[in-house]
Amino acid sequence: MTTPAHPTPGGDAGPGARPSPPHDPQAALSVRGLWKRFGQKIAVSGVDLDVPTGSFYGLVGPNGAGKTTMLSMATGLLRPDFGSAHVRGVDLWARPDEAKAMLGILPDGVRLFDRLTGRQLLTYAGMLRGMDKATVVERTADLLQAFDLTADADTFVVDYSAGMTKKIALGCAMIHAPRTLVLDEPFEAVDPVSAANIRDILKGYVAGGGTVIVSSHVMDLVQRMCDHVAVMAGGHVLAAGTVDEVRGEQSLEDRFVDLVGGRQHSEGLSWLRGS
Ligand SMILES: Nc1ncnc2c1ncn2[C@@H]1O[C@H](COP(=O)(O)OP(=O)(O)OP(=O)(O)O)[C@@H](O)[C@H]1O
Repeated sequence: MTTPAHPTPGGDAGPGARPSPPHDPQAALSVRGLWKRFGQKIAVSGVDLDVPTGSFYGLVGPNGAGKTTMLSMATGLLRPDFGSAHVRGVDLWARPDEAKAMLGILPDGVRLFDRLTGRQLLTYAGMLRGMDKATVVERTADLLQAFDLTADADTFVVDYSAGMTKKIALGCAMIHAPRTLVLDEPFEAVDPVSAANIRDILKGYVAGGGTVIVSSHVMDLVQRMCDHVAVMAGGHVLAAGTVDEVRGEQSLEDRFVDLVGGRQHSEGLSWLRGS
């Protein structure tokens, strides 16, 4: 098999896949035929997904489902082997500056410039986005306050806890007031009070017309917070739609287990019970 150096624009899918429908130009994010292989491992296998503008969209799936890989390709952090991503009708890989200006991204596990203080990091993020200094200063103060980091504004990020680091990274994703936020595990390691604050901030953002895409393992949170959800496993999207459409009469967690399958039985750990 030959793999093109660049994904073919227009929604081409990977080997053997059926053709995808055209991108939805109204969608906040529209991906077609996304496909990525690492060595022998096919991490994402022909994903089509439309995230409606103004939705609070949850992406769920077991460990290794391909969520981070898919979101990375959809936001310009990782080049797909095949497929394409459009942000409000703008082809991300053909017009990356234009598309990325509309996105705020909280990547999973990407290192920050942690020898900067929280205030410096937010300032840096704002300057990178080409914002004027007065606006950066004002928004930096607002974000530090919103995330309860004002007292630690002048502490190096390397000395932040995991939850504080998550919050400052989230602030960096928001400082340019993007129209769509793509957040990979935003609540991981965040304490319950901070998580509630973040939820309120995100809900307000959606109420004001923004779109949020979050990946999470916490079904209950997704069911309460999101209006749309996609379930991924094995590099595929198994179900996608409104939360009510996907879960039907069940809880989202039960539906998830039904779709993904594979509750593991623990008989194999008999040595542990006998210890
Ligand atoms: N850079 C890489 N090199 C090799 N394999 C990778 C790489 N990134 C991801 N994978 C593999 O691709 C698959 C999908 O990984 P991915 O991180 O996208 O899953 P995920 O759904 O985000 O998982 P989790 O919920 O555990 O974060 C996994 O099998 C993973 O081992």
